Amino acid sequence: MGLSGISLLTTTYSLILQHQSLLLCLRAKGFGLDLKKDMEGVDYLSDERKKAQFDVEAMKIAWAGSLEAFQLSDRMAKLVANDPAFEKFTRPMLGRKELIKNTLRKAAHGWKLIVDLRLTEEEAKWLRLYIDEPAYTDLHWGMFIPAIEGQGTEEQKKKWLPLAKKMQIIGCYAQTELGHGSNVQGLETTATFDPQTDEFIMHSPTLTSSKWWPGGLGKASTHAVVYARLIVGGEFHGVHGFIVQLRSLDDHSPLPGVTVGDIGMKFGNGAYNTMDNGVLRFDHVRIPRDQMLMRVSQVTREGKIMQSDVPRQLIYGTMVYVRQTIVADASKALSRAVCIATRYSAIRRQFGSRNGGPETQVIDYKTQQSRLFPLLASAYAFRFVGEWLKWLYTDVKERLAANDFSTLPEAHACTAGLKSLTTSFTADGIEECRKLCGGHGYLVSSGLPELFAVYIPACTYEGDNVVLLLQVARFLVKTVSELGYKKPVGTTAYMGRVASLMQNNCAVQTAEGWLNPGAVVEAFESRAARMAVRCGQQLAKYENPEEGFAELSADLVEASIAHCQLIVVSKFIEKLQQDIPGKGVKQTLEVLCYVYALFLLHKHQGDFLATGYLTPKQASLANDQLRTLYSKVRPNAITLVDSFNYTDHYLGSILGRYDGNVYPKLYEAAWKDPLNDSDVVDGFYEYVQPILKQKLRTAKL
Ligand SMILES: CCCCCCCC/C=C\C/C=C/C(=O)SCCNC(=O)CCNC(=O)[C@H](O)C(C)(C)COP(=O)(O)OP(=O)(O)OC[C@H]1O[C@@H](n2cnc3c(N)ncnc32)[C@H](O)[C@@H]1OP(=O)(O)O
Ligand SMILES: Cc1cc2nc3c(=O)[nH]c(=O)nc-3n(C[C@H](O)[C@H](O)[C@H](O)COP(=O)(O)OP(=O)(O)OC[C@H]3O[C@@H](n4cnc5c(N)ncnc54)[C@H](O)[C@@H]3O)c2cc1C
Repeated sequence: MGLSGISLLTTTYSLILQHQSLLLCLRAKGFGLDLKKDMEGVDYLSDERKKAQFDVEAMKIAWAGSLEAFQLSDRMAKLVANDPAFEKFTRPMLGRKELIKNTLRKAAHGWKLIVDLRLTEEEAKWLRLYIDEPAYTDLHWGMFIPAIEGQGTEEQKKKWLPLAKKMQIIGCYAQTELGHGSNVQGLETTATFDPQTDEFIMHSPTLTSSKWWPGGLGKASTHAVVYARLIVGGEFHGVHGFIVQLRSLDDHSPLPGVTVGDIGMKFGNGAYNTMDNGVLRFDHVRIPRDQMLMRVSQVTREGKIMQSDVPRQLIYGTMVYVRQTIVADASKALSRAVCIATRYSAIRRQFGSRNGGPETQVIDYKTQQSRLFPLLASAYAFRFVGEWLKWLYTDVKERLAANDFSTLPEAHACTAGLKSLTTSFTADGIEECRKLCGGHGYLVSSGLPELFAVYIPACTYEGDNVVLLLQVARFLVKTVSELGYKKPVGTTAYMGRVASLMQNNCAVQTAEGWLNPGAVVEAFESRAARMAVRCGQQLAKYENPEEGFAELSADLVEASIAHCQLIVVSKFIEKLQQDIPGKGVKQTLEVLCYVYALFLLHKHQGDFLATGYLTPKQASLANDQLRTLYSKVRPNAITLVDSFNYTDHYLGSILGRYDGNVYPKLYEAAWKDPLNDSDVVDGFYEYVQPILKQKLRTAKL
């Protein structure tokens, strides 16, 4: 569609919106309510905002990472929120075809803004984030381009990146197959070198070798980085990436030998169904030899395999990059859900009315606080560990460019483990936020059902969370087994003090004693070290290490979680050692840091007790301190979620509105449902009235 087509659609769309709100007013008046009078301009949360004990504007900057990052993100959020083309409230009601067309329209409009406003890549990334609709562009920019950047030679990058960055081609990342996802080495698609023609023949030999799942593949992509078994001279040489054109650049039809389509509807309405996850089969499709990504291995014109000095694991490098971005995204998704649940918990009142006065705000119930505030603290914890992980990834990338591969295993373990930890917790956290909002949380207009449906596949894509924790376990077991002769570094440096961590026990004697970063870190280090060493000791009893690893895998997963939680706690504490300007900002973050750590300690107290590091009394003191900390969070709760700086558009939730004007807007939204277009429902005369009018022959009923 041309750009004039897009603006016509946009105009039509805003006319529909105006029409809907007119209808709504008339209908509401019909019920004797003047909603317009009630609704506008009042901040129902202003009393809550006055309670803040810290400088909110400074906290916004601490959350964003810097003043520049805050300003950039704020500019992009407002650009999207103020553009009617990005309206999203009808999304859950659209059929699949309309949904996809709507997403293509938004992606086109987004691209027009990027080009017209000459946005930088960073600005464009934030723009796409705030458009808040999974689209083929996520995979094009998030995986296709990074795969070429990470695994292509200089020549290949020179050829393909300009085309991709100008969107003259659209690409996706085609790794997973119908029969193989986690086991990448088990992929069946073949790329056989033909020395006669200097080409690779891409082929799908079985049904299970069909590529299955790649986002953007179904309908949008013209190209893909396809992962396939390299076969040269009849021999298998491991899995590699190949750039393959799938569709004509003229009419978008599949090229000869290519079968491609969408894999069908996924969980939830709207949600991830805006994405065209696809299926792809090759029937002896030929591509030039130079379309194999050759940074790791090269195939020469003569059919020789040449290995460069980069490790073969670099073929998995795109996954390391994306896992790192997924950790940063976890804090965004969790903070969105928490923002909704916190604001609504301050508006919602139940029980406790005295002398006809107002009922109690549900946020004042200790049970509500003990469920909500750890989620709030976790959102901040994930934000800061995400920031650190980005630094770690940038450092690894620079080292790789200089052929230093020493930190790759650590980067792999950290990205895999933290991706797993943060996405599992966030998925559960969003669902908990729905429950914290009671019945109204189940309404699509709360924003929570769609957020949940969009988010949960993060526990699976880019590596199933259990499979990834097992990778961390391998890294830990290796670290433990090498302790006698190799000094552990980075996130496993604490293992270097394993003797004292195994012997020393917790010294905390009072609840206040837990407000000590040293005591907290030592508790998490001791628990993680003891669990890893215990697994190592158990493993040593098996003659066959692989058999032992399989047998003990559930325990190994728990040890990996303990290690990853230690990383998050430590990075939060390290963040607080930096200069954080603004009245009360650092102190408030300290409270959240202790909430995060002591909540985990309370939740996993079985581990801390079983490893013998804590006594039951010390665990109980931690819980006492946690209650005190919740009281400290309470006055700051609303402003802590305001500090995320989310627009109402991005939140997409009536319950989470900035002004707290929940009930009139919920009432208004109900009347927007197409079911309320008429008083008598379609189907009434066919299916309901005959029942009402029936004359039963027997008197039995
Ligand atoms: C800002 C934009 C962001 C946009 C993002 C958009 C998100 C859009 C949403 C969804 C997109 C989703 C995309 C996908 O899902 S793509 C497909 C992802 N697939 C997977 O993640 C598969 C998971 N499986 C694996 O990663 C691996 O196969 C494995 C880790 C399970 C390994 O299996 P195994 O067969 O045992 O291992 P190998 O023999 O192959 O290798 C072992 C060796 O290699 C090390 N290693 C493994 N992975 C990595 C890695 N990524 N980096 C570095 N090193 C790695 C491993 O540690 C072993 O090392 P060794 O012990 O020293 O031998
Ligand atoms: C929304 C979505 C988008 C996606 N986008 C893409 C994309 O763009 N490109 C792409 O290539 N792929 C994509 N994928 C595929 C995704 O990467 C895989 O689904 C994922 O890696 C998990 O693999 P699997 O489906 O084979 O799960 P399986 O490995 O079959 O997992 C099934 C179960 O087996 C367990 N299991 C598996 N192996 C082990 C083991 N060794 N030990 C113990 N338990 C094990 C798992 O924990 C899980 O419980 C996407 C998937 C989804 C859901």
